[in-house]
Amino acid sequence: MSMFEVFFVLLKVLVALFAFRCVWVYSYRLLLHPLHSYPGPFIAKFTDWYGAYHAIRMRLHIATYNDHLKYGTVFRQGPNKLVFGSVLALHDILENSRLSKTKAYGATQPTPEVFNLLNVLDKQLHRTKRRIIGQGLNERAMRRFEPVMHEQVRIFLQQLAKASQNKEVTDMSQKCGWLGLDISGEIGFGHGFDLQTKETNRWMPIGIWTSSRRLNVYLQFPGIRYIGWEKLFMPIIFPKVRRFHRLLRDMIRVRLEEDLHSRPDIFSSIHDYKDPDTGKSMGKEELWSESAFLLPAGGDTTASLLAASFFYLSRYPKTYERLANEIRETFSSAEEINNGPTLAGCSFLRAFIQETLRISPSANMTLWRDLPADAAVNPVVIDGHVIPPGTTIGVNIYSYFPEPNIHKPTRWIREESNATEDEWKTQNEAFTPFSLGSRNCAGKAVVYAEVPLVLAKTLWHFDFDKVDGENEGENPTFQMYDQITSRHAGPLLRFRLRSNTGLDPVQ
Ligand code: HEM
Repeated sequence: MSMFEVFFVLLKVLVALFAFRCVWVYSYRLLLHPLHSYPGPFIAKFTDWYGAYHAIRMRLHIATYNDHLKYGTVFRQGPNKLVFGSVLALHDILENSRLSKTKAYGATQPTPEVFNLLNVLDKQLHRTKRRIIGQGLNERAMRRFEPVMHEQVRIFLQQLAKASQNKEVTDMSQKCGWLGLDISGEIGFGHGFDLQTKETNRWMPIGIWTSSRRLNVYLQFPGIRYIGWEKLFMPIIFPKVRRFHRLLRDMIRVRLEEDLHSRPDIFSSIHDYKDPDTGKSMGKEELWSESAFLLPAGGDTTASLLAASFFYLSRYPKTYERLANEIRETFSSAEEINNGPTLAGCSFLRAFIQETLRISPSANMTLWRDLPADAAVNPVVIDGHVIPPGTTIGVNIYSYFPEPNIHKPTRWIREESNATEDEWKTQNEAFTPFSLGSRNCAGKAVVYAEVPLVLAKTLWHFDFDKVDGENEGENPTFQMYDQITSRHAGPLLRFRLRSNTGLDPVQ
């Protein structure tokens, strides 16, 4: 036999072995796997490509919602994955201390030894990180950040005033995105990125969005990351992601050269941290990784909530009128609108924000959890289902709501909602946009410091109308595209400065 013939025979054997393995694995997944009797999309029984494909299209949350309608409250979304969609499951999964975030989060680590608060799996390390970073994000910290937040909001309003004077149309996704990242930069690193005022860094949102989208795909199918294709193609496919990563490295270098305690930012608290066992501080890679997570976690999410809020205000005239009246009757000047009991007491504003978070949540993804090592002897039960060891379970936050596609803030006002006691209890248990349990959102105080302030001040100074969305139908919804955080567009609005509100467009 010639060398060529030997090679050909070997190739045939390899192909036959591979085909045999595929038939064996796929038949097992279809017929014998412990999850085989659960319903679900046919392709998802064989491969995690189902989730990855929809994540690439940023529509996994929509596919999941539709699959729940088709297959019921629990279905198989990958060979080893079950998704639940009930209120009971929300609590059974997210508040269950025996479960941990899925190992798939490891695919979002920059290098194997470096963890950030999103992807750390070790419970002790998570508690430590959460304590350090949490200090910089709690309500007390927000009081320290109030002046910088006010300054960024002032710039935001000033620009709306200019747009109103020039009768320009404003894209609120873009505008709120710049505001969100500038505030996030201030809280994280002690200075914003000047996105609101300068062109220089305006490529950043795309860099961040692409980075989040890519990580979301890896979360659904970690194997894609581990084949190592990025090393080859990253510079070509993701130039703005690389640019964003470089910008973070530069920011960290510059911040390390400054007096660390000159600003009360999160960076200084993270940097001061020393491991109680080893006495070591966080290395540059770890600082980089925390920053790469915190900037989008802080900036993108609040921006999505703000853009969605402007959408619903511009589409639901009664809601607009009631919220505008509440703000304009509660306060007697723009200066009075500050974070404090009066703003917190604006009950319709609170209900409006809650309803916006319900219908268009800023983080849409299924939160995947792995079972504990002893699941075979001490089974995990979710909403009455005994979960086979080795299963990854997730829960979708669109679990329960009557008339889910109508934006109705009054459903959150007890006297005005028509809910019975039981329905009221269930809807409150179903409202989990910030997740639950030990891995719930660490940034709620930031959201409730920033979003009510921006909405109240904007409604104090302006009236506005939509200029897009001609054929949206009776109850339009603001479309979010899932990429761990959310991508979105618009609404396009035209602002009118109200008279004597104390804002000068030519300042
Ligand atoms: C409307 C705004 C926001 C929403 C809806 C939201 C939602 C969430 C959700 C669902 C999680 C859980 C993610 C997971 O389990 O993988 C999370 C985690 C987290 N969020 Fe937020 N978030 C928002 C704003 C913020 C802000 C402004 C910050 C501040 C920087 C922040 C910081 C964090 C952190 C640090 C975690 C990780 C917590 C942990 O694992 O201990 N978030 N958020």
